Amino acid sequence: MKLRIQGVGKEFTGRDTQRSFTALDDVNLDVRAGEFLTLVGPSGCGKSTLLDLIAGLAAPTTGRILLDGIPLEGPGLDRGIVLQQYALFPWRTALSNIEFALEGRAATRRERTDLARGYLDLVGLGEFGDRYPHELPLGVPQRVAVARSLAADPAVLLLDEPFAALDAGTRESLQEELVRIWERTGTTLLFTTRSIDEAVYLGRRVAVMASRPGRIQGAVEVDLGPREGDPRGGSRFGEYRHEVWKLLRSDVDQKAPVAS
Ligand SMILES: Nc1ncnc2c1ncn2[C@@H]1O[C@H](COP(=O)(O)OP(=O)(O)OP(=O)(O)O)[C@@H](O)[C@H]1O
Repeated sequence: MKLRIQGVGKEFTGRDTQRSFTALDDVNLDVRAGEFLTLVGPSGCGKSTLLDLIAGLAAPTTGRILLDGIPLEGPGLDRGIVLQQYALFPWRTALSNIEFALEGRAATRRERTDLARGYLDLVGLGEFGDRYPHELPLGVPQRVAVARSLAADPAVLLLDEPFAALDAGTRESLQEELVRIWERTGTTLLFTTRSIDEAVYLGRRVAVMASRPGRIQGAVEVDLGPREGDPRGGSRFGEYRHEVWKLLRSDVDQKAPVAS
């Protein structure tokens, strides 16, 4: 077992009102070693809050999060995070952005450069090493950000809606690239999204979140078989899509006012 989220709740207190708001309530979720898990839910259901807690950027109000059985206390290099605002250093080239992540891992500059080149190749960007972030084509900075996070060799990589701002075509090609990277590295990935299609295409398991308060509504195991051709138009994809949709929908139905 790699990551265990156990009875996690998070309350925020309003600065002026002093009223508290329950962003997460009794979240229980296990992420297996080497698993690609997607977390899908509507805007505001608490996906980012949960990832912040796993990253150690905030502490849960109740419950605990364990990595290989050890309770987490604060941030650590064992967890990497890629955000929608992937934040590459603009004054560093793509290669040098990745080298930065290797400063704690590789002793000499030469070693860092060699390793960084390896990670650029891993995400298929060998030829972009000398370019600065503003010179990179659409979708490429996100791949550099993924390479940079992988370079720190985290046990778990957290990806918080990293492709949400992209157009559909670029987004699909990045999804395909991310599946290839995961197949090559076997890194444990936890990816949040609001898109059912993205969740089903990427995840080998899809956890569905409900909102107010944020909680896990259920999970769907996804097996799309060998990835020859694009599974997105196939009937199995449609069935998984429908299962996830039903779980999302069940939350909406529970909240719908009952006609008297
Ligand atoms: N620091 C904070 N203080 C108060 N409320 C917060 C804070 N951070 C988040 N929230 C609230 O907690 C809820 C969950 O927010 P969160 O950003 O985790 O949702 P999300 O599922 O990631 O949404 P989106 O998909 O739009 O990014 C929201 O209602 C949000 O307003």
